[in-house]
Amino acid sequence: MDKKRIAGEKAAEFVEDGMIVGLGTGSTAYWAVRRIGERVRDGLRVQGVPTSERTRELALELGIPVVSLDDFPQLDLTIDGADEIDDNFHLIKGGGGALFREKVVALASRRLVIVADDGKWVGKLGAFRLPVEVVPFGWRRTVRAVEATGCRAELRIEGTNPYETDNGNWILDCDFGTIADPAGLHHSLKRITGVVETGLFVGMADTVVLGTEAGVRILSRPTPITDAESC
Ligand SMILES: O=C[C@H](O)[C@H](O)[C@H](O)COP(=O)(O)O
Repeated sequence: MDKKRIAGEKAAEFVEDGMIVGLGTGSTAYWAVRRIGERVRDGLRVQGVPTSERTRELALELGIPVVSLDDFPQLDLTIDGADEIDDNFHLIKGGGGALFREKVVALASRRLVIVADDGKWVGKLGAFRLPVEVVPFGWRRTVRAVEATGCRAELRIEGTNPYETDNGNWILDCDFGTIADPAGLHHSLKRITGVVETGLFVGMADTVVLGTEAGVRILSRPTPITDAESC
């Protein structure tokens, strides 16, 4: 059984006629976007805001009408993947480098649905190195400042060059070990000039759709999220 596929396809059922939907990035969100495309072919009327250029191309191939966040700053729902999910629904994202646009789109959404295989469900975040998007100018100084918060940071490389995000920035993959205080760490990193965004999504996910060997598990946050809790 393809756990990513069953999770992605299940989450696509949350999409209703007339919605503006955030379209996530990665190999699990792919299945959600693909299923939304099938439903569009069957007559579903939705408009999608992609979280990456890759997803924009996929949506257009599938015939999903694509709109910009600036034209539709309030989305009904976003479906996206994650690299780790903890018991409080805090996330590490950005393994695919799309974290900045993913976070902006998620913050604009009334509901964030996370799709993943059950291997992503962890007690505490941190086994997966935290992606941090940084501005290329002065990046060595930024690395030192990031490492001073308590990690080993490595510049992500693609081929022989730094991996470049859709925003023209670079990614540091940061090994903090277990992350005891995701919100505190996020705020410490955001205070560093040169850091654009972190892959910590704190208090943002409303629903987690997990693919397991036994089928799909749908988990909901027990308490609603206020804007003040999200970062
Ligand atoms: O930047 C990429 C995203 O945050 C992905 O949603 C995340 O890395 C999970 O990707 P996948 O579903 O391929 O494991």
